[in-house]
Amino acid sequence: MAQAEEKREENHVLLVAFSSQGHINPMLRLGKRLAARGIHVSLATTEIVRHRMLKSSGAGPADHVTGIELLFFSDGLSLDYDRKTNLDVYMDILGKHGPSNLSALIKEHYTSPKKLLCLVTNPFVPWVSDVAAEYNIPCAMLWIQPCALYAIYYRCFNKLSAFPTPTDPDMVVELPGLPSMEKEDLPSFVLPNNPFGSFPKLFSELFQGMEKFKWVLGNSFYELEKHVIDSVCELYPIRPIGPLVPPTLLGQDQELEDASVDMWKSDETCIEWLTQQPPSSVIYVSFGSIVVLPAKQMEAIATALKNVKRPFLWVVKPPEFPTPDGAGQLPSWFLEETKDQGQVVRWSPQTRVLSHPAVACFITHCGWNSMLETICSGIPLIAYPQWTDQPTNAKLIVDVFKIGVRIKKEADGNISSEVIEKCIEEVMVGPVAEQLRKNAMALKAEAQKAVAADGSSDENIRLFVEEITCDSCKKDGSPNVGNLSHEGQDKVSDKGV
Ligand SMILES: O=c1ccn([C@@H]2O[C@H](COP(=O)(O)OP(=O)(O)O)[C@@H](O)[C@H]2O)c(=O)[nH]1
Ligand SMILES: O=C(O)c1ccc(O[C@@H]2O[C@H](CO)[C@@H](O)[C@H](O)[C@H]2O)cc1
Repeated sequence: MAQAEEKREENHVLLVAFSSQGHINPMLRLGKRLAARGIHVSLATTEIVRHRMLKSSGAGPADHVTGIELLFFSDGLSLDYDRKTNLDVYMDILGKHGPSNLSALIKEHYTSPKKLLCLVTNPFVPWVSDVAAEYNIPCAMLWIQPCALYAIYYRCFNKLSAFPTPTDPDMVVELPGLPSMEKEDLPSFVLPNNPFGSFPKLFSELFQGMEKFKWVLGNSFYELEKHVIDSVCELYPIRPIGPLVPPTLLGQDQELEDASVDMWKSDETCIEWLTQQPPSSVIYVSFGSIVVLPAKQMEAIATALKNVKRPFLWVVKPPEFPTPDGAGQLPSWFLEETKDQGQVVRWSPQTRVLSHPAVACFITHCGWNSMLETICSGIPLIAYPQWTDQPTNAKLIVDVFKIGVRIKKEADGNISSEVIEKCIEEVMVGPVAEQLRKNAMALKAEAQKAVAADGSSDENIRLFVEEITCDSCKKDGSPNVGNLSHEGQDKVSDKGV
């Protein structure tokens, strides 16, 4: 065996991620925390990521990110296939081809795969646990949404609680550790009108077969979600190890390099523009990497931004596959009429934007990465959720974390510019704004504590590393060591948080 291969197999963990930026980056940051404790880490994802990275950088894609080796396998589709529009087909083909292609990658790169300490996967590629079993490697899952979503899906897909049905679509859901949830607060994948059949299927298989995962780690922190985290302890525990955001947002050493990839090129000019704006004055607007808003909703946001007459920075990411109905595009009048008021970019350096002193609040689709980045920046949010976990994340923002307000839709599903204007004013000035800012700053401090040495998340990482490297655990081929997670959780709870 070549020396390099020997090294790769020594104390090595392989992370496997779905192709989205918001799924890969938390995995890489977990990898970095494992590496800091002496583990060698690689991350495998699909070829489309290499293709996007290549387009974004203009140079060859990196084969390492701060010491983490990147490996790629095919998802079974050509690079120019429209995965977004055909999400069900994509998930289906990925589920069929992913396992054998990942298995071949492992065979190619690891002469003795059994020596791998662990495979870590995330929820959209749950079949990784079957590949792990094929090689007799323990498997962990990094849950990349709030622990609340983990609890909701676990109960829903194991039929432990009542959820809306076609005959009772408006029922209110009551779950331990969570506020009462109406249909607009629930993840879209549990609703009877969810158009993406692949996700309920994927989550049913995942949540009914959780024993395939020896550990479930969560990109959250105990202090943020303690009630719901405690509520799943008896079901299938989740250990929060986050927030997995850049070190600069966590008050950590400014020299520490972030482990992340960029699939789109950031427009850095917006940072210079922000620097010219007064402190806490700018409304930042972004809907993440996937959401494309209908033309009517773009118009409502544009009108509201113009009317409030405050500086704004709006990320308008051109749709990968544009449609003639104008979805995702700015109204024709907007740039000219607001040229002295704000900036529009195609993709921003978001974490630098959120922590910039000029930024006052964030109008967001409530993707979990965006929410964690905002929490760590200590600013309030205006929630405008669209699908998947986002409606529940919005509910958490308003009713549990109490760091923002929500743009309510009209009965026809549209939003009015007046409602957006009202939300903006509410988070910018007055007693509500003041309280939201206070709450946001307090959560920021809690997040920093959780990841600092001996904080709750740091302790959970330490336990995870101890367990994947301990010889008796390695020999224990039994599925899920649930009580280890309980122990981990108890230690955290004992801190009296
Ligand atoms: O202009 C942008 C918009 C988003 N992001 C990053 O893209 C990720 C989006 O993940 P999220 O979970 O919020 O939403 P998704 O895009 O997966 O829906 C976050 O880390 C953002 O910081 C960015 O860098 N620039
Ligand atoms: O590529 C896709 O089709 C895709 C990418 C990302 C998706 O989920 C996003 O993940 C975030 C972290 O789990 C989540 O918080 C966000 O709301 C989602 O948009 C889904 C599909």
